[in-house]
Amino acid sequence: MNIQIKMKLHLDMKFRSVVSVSRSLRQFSSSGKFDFTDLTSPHTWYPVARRKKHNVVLHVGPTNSGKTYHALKQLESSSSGLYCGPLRLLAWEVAKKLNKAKVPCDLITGQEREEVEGAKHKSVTVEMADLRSDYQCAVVDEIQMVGCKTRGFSFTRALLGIPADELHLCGDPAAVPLIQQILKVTGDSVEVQYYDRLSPLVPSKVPLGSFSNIQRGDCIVTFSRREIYRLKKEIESQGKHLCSVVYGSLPPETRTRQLPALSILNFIQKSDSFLSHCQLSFVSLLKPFLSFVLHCYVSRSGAN
Ligand SMILES: Nc1ncnc2c1ncn2[C@@H]1O[C@H](COP(=O)(O)OP(=O)(O)OP(=O)(O)O)[C@@H](O)[C@H]1O
Repeated sequence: MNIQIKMKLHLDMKFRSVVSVSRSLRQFSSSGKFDFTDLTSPHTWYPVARRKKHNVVLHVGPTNSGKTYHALKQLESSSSGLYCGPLRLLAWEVAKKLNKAKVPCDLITGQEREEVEGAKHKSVTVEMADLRSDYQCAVVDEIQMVGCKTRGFSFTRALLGIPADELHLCGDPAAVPLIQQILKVTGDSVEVQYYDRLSPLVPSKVPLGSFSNIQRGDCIVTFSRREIYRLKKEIESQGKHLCSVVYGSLPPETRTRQLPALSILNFIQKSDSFLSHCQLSFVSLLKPFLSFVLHCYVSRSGAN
């Protein structure tokens, strides 16, 4: 085939797909025509999702109040489902949890694609959400990130575009009015469930003073990788504790090998006695921003 014919065929196919998209979207346009330059009605960009009304449940409350736990229970009991999280680590954790519960689940992130035979569930980073498949249940975690300047569009896309019968959104209560406003035009039913913290945050009455006062199980947060390793060295040089470290760019597998650190993150969520020791217990508030934050766990028994 000569190059001109090839080019014509290519353009023809492109044009046809534009026309077919335009036709399928036109029915949702207020003016009856579809105008590609009109960006005022983003819900119309997702005709597959608009074909059905969704039951949207907003799980909102402070961190560690069990919002995601309840949403994931629904996901686990559904015949097909999608979890969308802001972090690779979260997607990885959910895929692992579902597979462990004998619910086959694929893991799809920007870096990896792990397909499990027979899987009808997917755990993805939000940018990787597949909007063409139907799901019985979908969970979008940290939905307040619709307001994020750099990644907000992916959360809006998930919010408006996932064709799920049940859509569970987990996040901060401050996002409720915005989500309700965005969903007003879709005709979806929106239910808001409020949660309370499972364990109180108790600020320490006295400052730490010095790193020599660190106790087993304490968690230190700092804001650069260099500082993480400087602190680790400083603490370990005192000979009382070994540290394990966790930070955003460590692969999930490596973080798991730093298991004491990960278990301390869970421990923070569950134990009051730990919180009374924890000088910087607000670490759990920073969970969505792991890529910027260090969690350093200090333990006498420590990691290897
Ligand atoms: N009813 C429950 N039974 C057992 N474990 C629970 C229950 N609710 C929550 N948890 C556990 O408590 C921890 C915190 O729960 P979860 O992650 O759902 O909180 P969250 O409110 O979504 O927090 P974040 O805002 O940080 O995402 C998790 O380890 C979860 O498994």
